[in-house]
Amino acid sequence: MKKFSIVVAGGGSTFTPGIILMLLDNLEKFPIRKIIFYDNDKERQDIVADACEIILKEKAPEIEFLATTDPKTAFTDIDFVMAHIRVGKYAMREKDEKIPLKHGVVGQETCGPGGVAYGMRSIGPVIELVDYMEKYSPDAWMLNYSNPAAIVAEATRKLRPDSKILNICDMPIGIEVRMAQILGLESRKDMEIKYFGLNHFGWWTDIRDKEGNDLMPKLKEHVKKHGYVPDAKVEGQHVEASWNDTFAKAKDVYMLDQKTLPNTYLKYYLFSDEVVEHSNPDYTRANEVMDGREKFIFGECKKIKESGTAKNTEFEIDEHASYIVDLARAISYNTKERMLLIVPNNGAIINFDPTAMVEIPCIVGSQGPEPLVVGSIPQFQKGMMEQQVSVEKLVVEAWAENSYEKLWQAITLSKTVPSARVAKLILDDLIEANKEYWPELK
Ligand SMILES: NC(=O)c1ccc[n+]([C@@H]2O[C@H](COP(=O)([O-])OP(=O)(O)OC[C@H]3O[C@@H](n4cnc5c(N)ncnc54)[C@H](O)[C@@H]3O)[C@@H](O)[C@H]2O)c1
Ligand SMILES: O=P(O)(O)OC[C@H]1O[C@H](O[C@H]2[C@H](O)[C@@H](O)[C@@H](O)O[C@@H]2CO)[C@H](O)[C@@H](O)[C@@H]1O
Ligand SMILES: [Mn+2]
Repeated sequence: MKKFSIVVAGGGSTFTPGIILMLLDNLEKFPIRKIIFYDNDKERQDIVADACEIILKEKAPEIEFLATTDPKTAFTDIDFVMAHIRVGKYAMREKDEKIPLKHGVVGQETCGPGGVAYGMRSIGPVIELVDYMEKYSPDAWMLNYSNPAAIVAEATRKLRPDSKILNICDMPIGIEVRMAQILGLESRKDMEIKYFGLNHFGWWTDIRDKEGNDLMPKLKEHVKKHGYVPDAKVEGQHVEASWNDTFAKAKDVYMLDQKTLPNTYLKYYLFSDEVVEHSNPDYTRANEVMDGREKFIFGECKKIKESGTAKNTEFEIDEHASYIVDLARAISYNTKERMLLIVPNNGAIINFDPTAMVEIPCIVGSQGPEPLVVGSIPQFQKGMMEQQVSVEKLVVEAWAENSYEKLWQAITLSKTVPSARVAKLILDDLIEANKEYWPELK
């Protein structure tokens, strides 16, 4: 059986140790011969790499491992690039969140002006990863979950249309885990779902069990009262108060369209005023993550290195990241698994821009994804998506053309922003903060 060689781009990510443990837990399903970490911050990556090297030696010594900042070394002899870079790291995420809030606008990593700013930083470096892959391992596939995935996906569609890159998000998976728990099912895979939208901007239209029984009525009853907060505590990462509020808020988002079930991220567009009211402009999600997940991951990595063993580690297998293995297996073994991916619409949603990158169910095999037909979508969702997809397309155009005007239009069009005047104030602050990362706008 073939064993695969993978490069983790963004080796210094807080998600890397959990993903490595997940890969090790799935070796029977997806055998690995080599893991390479690639990052442009050697110091940060080395801390994670030193710990992961010990984990690998203890659990799978046969796997070759190395960490590098050299693209040629990283991308040569690779089957899969697993990409999760955060351009500008948490220091820039903090600015993405705080600058809009200073102007009374939602401050969020991937939504509104913060997402636009992050997108402008991410386009170039993600394209660079694609180019390294194509230069050094032209047969490889990139599984990308670097954010903001909607803008990154539009950029790769437009600028690298023939590249073998699959963009995927774990938010629907996280919500489906909760849905399964609400329904008393063992696994989210016991459900067959229909969903459409843009990344971090979508709706479930149908959820059934394997016998074809409609599970939507029971789910809606629950969501109407509790959002996506199940009766019993959910195992896993995101039970922090701010995430719990987001899962609970889905009940209000749901009331606006009771035919569908919403992605949690819609709260930032539909309840922007409340989100701003409840935000602390001096302490945002970036601060929570820096004080929480980042401190924990790096502290734990250092402990492993100092003690020379990972036997007592508190790291847990990132179970829900196993969608990455499902995707790699679908490509490698032509499994034809049905998965939600961010793909060119191409007529799947009949009454929507064929060039839009949409998040819809696809059958994934060795040729890549085959999107399933969605049909026509209702006016409410169509209107929202047309506005949002225009934001995403204008960001990519602004980046490619160095256009101040297009970026101003993009921010103005975001449903989170009240006027062109406020959009300009935010844009000018973002330009100043992102000098190191954005192309110069004219
Ligand atoms: N799609 C999803 O559903 C999903 C889920 C979770 C996380 N994410 C994304 O995964 C990424 C990592 O998140 P994190 O919180 O662990 O961030 P992090 O800052 O801990 O890690 C990101 C790493 O990327 C590196 N990096 C930045 N620019 C780079 C470049 N040009 N080349 C190589 N490496 C580079 C950084 O040095 C850092 O080590 C983010 O983009 C995040 O939004 C996506
Ligand atoms: O604020 P963060 O950095 O904790 O999370 C932002 C990311 O949120 C989503 O991913 C979640 C996922 O939905 C949740 O269930 C859990 O397992 O962790 C994931 C990562 O934090 C979202 O899909 C990502 O795009 C965001 O980066
Ligand atoms: Mn996501």
